[in-house]
Order: sequence, then C-alpha cells, then structure tokens
Amino acid sequence: MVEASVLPLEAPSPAHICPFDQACSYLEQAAKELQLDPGLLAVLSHPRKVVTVSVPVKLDSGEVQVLAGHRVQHSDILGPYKGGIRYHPAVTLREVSALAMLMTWKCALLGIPYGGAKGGIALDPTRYSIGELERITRRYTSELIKDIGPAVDIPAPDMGTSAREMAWIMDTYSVNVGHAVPGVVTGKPISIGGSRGREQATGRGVTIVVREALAARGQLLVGARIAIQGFGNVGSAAALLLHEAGAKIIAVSTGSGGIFSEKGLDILALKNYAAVNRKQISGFTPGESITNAELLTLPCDVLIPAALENQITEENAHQVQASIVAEAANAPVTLMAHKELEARGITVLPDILTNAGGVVVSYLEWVQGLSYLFWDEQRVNREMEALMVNAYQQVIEQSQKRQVPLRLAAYTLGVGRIAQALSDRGLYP
Ligand SMILES: NC(=O)C1=CN([C@@H]2O[C@H](COP(=O)(O)OP(=O)(O)OC[C@H]3O[C@@H](n4cnc5c(N)ncnc54)[C@H](O)[C@@H]3O)[C@@H](O)[C@H]2O)C=CC1
Ligand SMILES: O=C(O)CCC(=O)C(=O)O
Repeated sequence: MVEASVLPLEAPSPAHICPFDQACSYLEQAAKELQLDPGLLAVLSHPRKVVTVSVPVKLDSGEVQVLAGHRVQHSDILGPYKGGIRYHPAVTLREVSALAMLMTWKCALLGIPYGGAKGGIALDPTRYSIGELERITRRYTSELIKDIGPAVDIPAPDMGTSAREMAWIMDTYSVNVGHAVPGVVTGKPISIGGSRGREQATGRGVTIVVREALAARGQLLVGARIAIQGFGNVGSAAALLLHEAGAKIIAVSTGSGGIFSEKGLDILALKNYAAVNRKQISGFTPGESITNAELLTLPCDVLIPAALENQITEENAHQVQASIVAEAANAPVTLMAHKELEARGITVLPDILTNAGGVVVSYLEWVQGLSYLFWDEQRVNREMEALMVNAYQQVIEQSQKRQVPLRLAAYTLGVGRIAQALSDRGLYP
C-alpha cells in the first residue's frame, strides 16, 4: 500500500473502508496490469496539492464557528483541476483526496481535457440557514482564491451543493479579481453562463450507461426493475429519466429511509412530494416504508447507489440480489464487496464511467462559455450521450481484451492515458 505522506491531518480509517486507501488499491491494480514503473505509481498515488483552510462563520445566533474546508488537487496533467465541492458532515481530507483521484481517472477516461480535484467542508447543510451557508461558501472561496480559477481549478456541485453555491463562488471570485469570471465554476445557474442540461446531467449519464448495460444482456429499459439509493441531484434525475424510459422504479431512499412499491413508484409525484417536504420522501403514498439496508438487497435488475461511499460492503454484498450494480455515487461499493459481487456474476458499472455525465456537461458548459455561444438542451444532451456511449464501449472492449472486470478496464484506460501524457510531456521517462 502506498503511504499517503502528504495527508497527515487525520488518522487513516480502517483500511477496508478508507476511501483513499481503496482508491490507491485500484490504482495499484491498474498500474500492475499496465506494468507501470513503481516511481510513476508513487507519483500518481499522491495528490499534487492539498489545501485545508479555516472557514470562520458568524451564525445567525451570533455564535462563531470555525469549519475545516478542503480542496485537494490530484493531477493537472491533462488540463485545469476539475471536481465538485461537497458539504456533508462525514467529509474528511482522506475522503476528498480519494474523490480527487477518481476525478483524474474519470476525466481521462472520458477524454476531456481536465485534471482531477475535489473540495469539501465537514458540515450538515440542513442545520444552517441560507444566509449562513452563503457566508460559509463566500469565506471558503476567499480562502481558496489563489488556488482556483478558470485555467487553474474549476469547482462544480457535489453532495450538499448546487447551482446556488456555484453562483456564490463565481460572485466572490469575480469581486476579488475585479471582473466577471463565469468560467471559475461549472454547474452554475443558466443566467450567469450555466449550461442547459447540467442539473440532470449526472442522472442522464447514469441512465445511458444502464441502458447500454441492459442492452448488452438483451434487455430493455422498459419494464426493468430498478432500486435507487439517494434521491438528491443524481438519484432523483436518474429515477425520473429511467421512469420516463419505461423502467419500473421499485424503491428509492434518502438518508432517513425509503419507499417501496412492487408495482413501481410514480417518480414525478414523488419528486413533487420531496420538493415540498424538505427533500424527504417518507410518508409518500402509494408506497411502503423501507430502510436503506433493505433497499440495497431487494431483488431487482439494477441497483443504483446514488448517495455516499461504502454502502455495499463485505457485510451486505452477499445479500445483493440485483443483476447489475450501477455506481452513480462515487465509491459506493468497497473493494472487498466488489470482489464478492464479481464472483457472484453481478456486473458492477464503475463510478468513473457511470457518473461521468456530470463532468462531461461541466466540460460542455466550459466550452460554451469559452466560445460565448450557448446551445439548446437537445444539443447538450446529444454531445454528452456521444461521449458517454463512446467511453462505455471503450471500457467494454478493454474489459474483453484484457479479461478484467469493468472497473479495472476503466482504470487502465484512465490511468494509462495519464501515464502516456506524463511521458509525452517529458515529466516521466
Ligand atoms: N452532483 C453531481 O453532479 C455528481 C454527483 N456525484 C456523486 O453522486 C452522489 C450523490 O450526489 P448528489 O446527488 O449530488 O448529492 P445530493 O446532496 O443532491 O443528494 C444526496 C442524496 O443522498 C441521500 N443520502 C445521504 N446520506 C445517505 C445515506 N446514509 N443513505 C441513503 N441516502 C443518503 C440524501 O438524503 C440525498 O437524497 C455522491 O456520491 C456524489 O459524489 C457524482 C458525479 C457528479
Ligand atoms: O462537474 C464537475 O466538474 C465535477 C462532478 C463531480 O464532482 C464528480 O464527477 O464526482
């Protein structure tokens, strides 16, 4: 295991569930498959830059809190650092570092000219007022002002953040540099240069990858039974698009539990219900209450974890009854669970492919901004779909050529392209 010597601030979590250690293990597997030099592996195992800042905030009550804000920049070999910003109580530097590394492989796999980064603040956004969240976001941005920028590092939404936070970041950055800089973030509102289709993009990408994987088994989306953990930006968009395509969404959940219906849930009605119930779905009818643990082990064609890391573990992998697990979240399946699922013949569609629709449309947003020419949603969706289907096919071909699972196939493509770029730039022999 490679020592992450630049991540000294926290004691490692137990190895089997530490997201950073797991990301390094997958990287090591890819490096072995590609016969990469150990020195190169060591370079790729370390983030290039790790920034932790204090984010003081005066709460509405007058109390002052100091939060820890992170931004980890893993690689900028292919272009500006790129990746979302997460607001969640479980955010740690090691988690953010793992997610930054995944962004590097994801962008390389999709063939988009970005590096990888991720940011986050350990906070529960539901416990802060909008005014407090705005002050937190603006202070975090000011603290990172020298580390971000349209040619340097471009944040985007992740768990707990949305177009609203991106607008605050864009405004704070712009005020600091003295002119409007829409390109400092993606996933921003359309009124300030956001792209049509970005909000649904990750869920749309998940739908495309699931459709392709079912088609490879001779199955259609129509009538497919699907369970989705997480009903936020990604989970709810995927649920709606899959439902509209004729799939039967038999269960969905949020952090406080889920809803099940053997006949399939009315996803539009559920979205409307969540919108007026502080994003919660409990009490929705028709449907029965179900726990998150139960949802993960339902008999279905496709299980879509679209919330946090480490949801399918050694403890529950043997109970999973889906034929396909589509990783809409980043790292929802642990290393050991992945082995168990593969051994049982369950196809795991890896995160760096399955949830790449978001960063693809972020890239399309950046392209539109740079060219001052904005597209209609059909064009955005069309361009995104072409990139997603192309990447999916490449992963399938690589898996067949190397006789490896889809995750290792995706990693060898992403990591291999970074290794090639390092070599071509003369940075590594
Ligand atoms: N927003 C984006 O464009 C992208 C997001 N992702 C990944 O997708 C996942 C979800 O992100 P978003 O939908 O943006 O977040 P979000 O904050 O919009 O929604 C998260 C959802 O997960 C639920 N949740 C939280 N803790 C849970 C738990 N313990 N069990 C079950 N559900 C739980 C929440 O209640 C909420 O419904 C994350 O892993 C994120 O990194 C990946 C690529 C892009
Ligand atoms: O849209 C982006 O730039 C990043 C999305 C993201 O954070 C992710 O793919 O995990």
